[in-house]
Amino acid sequence: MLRALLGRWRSSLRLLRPAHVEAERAKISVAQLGHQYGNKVVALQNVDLNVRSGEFVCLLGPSGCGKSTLLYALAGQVTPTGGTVRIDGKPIRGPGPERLLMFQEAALFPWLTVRGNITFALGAKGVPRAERRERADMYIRRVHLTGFEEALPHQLSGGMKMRASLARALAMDPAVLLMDEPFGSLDAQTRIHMQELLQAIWMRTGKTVVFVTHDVHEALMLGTRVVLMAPRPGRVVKDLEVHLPMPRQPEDAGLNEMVRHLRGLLRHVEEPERAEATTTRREPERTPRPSLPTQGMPRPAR
Ligand SMILES: Nc1ncnc2c1ncn2[C@@H]1O[C@H](COP(=O)(O)OP(=O)(O)OP(=O)(O)O)[C@@H](O)[C@H]1O
Repeated sequence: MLRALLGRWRSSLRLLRPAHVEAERAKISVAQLGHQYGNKVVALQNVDLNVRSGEFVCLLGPSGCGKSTLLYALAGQVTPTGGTVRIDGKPIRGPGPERLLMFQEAALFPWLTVRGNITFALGAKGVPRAERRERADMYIRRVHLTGFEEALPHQLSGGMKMRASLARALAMDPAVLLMDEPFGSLDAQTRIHMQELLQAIWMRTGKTVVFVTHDVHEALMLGTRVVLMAPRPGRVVKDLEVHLPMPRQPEDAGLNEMVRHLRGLLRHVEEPERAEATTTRREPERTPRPSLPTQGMPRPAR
């Protein structure tokens, strides 16, 4: 009884915790971030975002809303023209080993085998030679590529290349994985398989992930949070916690209800005027509860 009361008291304290304390606890904290490119395009304006350790945050929004610019600022590959980006409280001044950026292209060395690509990266990271092979094979198993250790990239399908690239990224064991539409070039079926695989890996490792996507369904399949962005200037318009239980399946009813709701929000972001006109003509839609109870949501292993 006393323990339950204490627990409730602590969680109400968490609700009262001021924003600056949240920022201190965050793995990544972005404050008042702005970025203007040389051609005067304002890619980001006043972006605030805290990413806690172990979260899977999806950045969602139409083309040109600054998702990639924000991700590259987290990676330290874009130096923002305003505001701050910190990781574990320290300002980000460039790329670092605790953050790994993955792109749509698998970016494997074509002359190295799957295992060779991974052991090469481990070597560059300073992992002793004796450990590299075992570690590479462990991650090859995790992405279900056993039997393809000696295959060259041109002998693999697009999905297999992406799995090899994911194995390499995981073997590097970064604290934060930054992913820029990694499944964007895959066919629909392979994309679903990759989402299921990434979800299973995330549940097992509890990695902090920031994942850029255009695709509402993908964001809700994977994310514990979805951050919706809008263009001109690039900014955050909605920050949504997703409490759907995991593992999620593409056809889950709760997931698809949220997909419909979020697609409506995205339409407003893409074409505010047209979406406004359609909404005023139609009967108001019942807004589904955007978040479901947290029971059944597994805590990632730390
Ligand atoms: N190197 C650059 N130089 C000038 N403008 C740029 C540069 N990179 C991006 N931009 C502009 O900044 C804005 C945000 O681009 P960004 O690529 O971050 O958006 P995005 O949401 O990731 O888009 P997409 O989903 O199409 O990749 C766009 O208007 C884009 O044209």
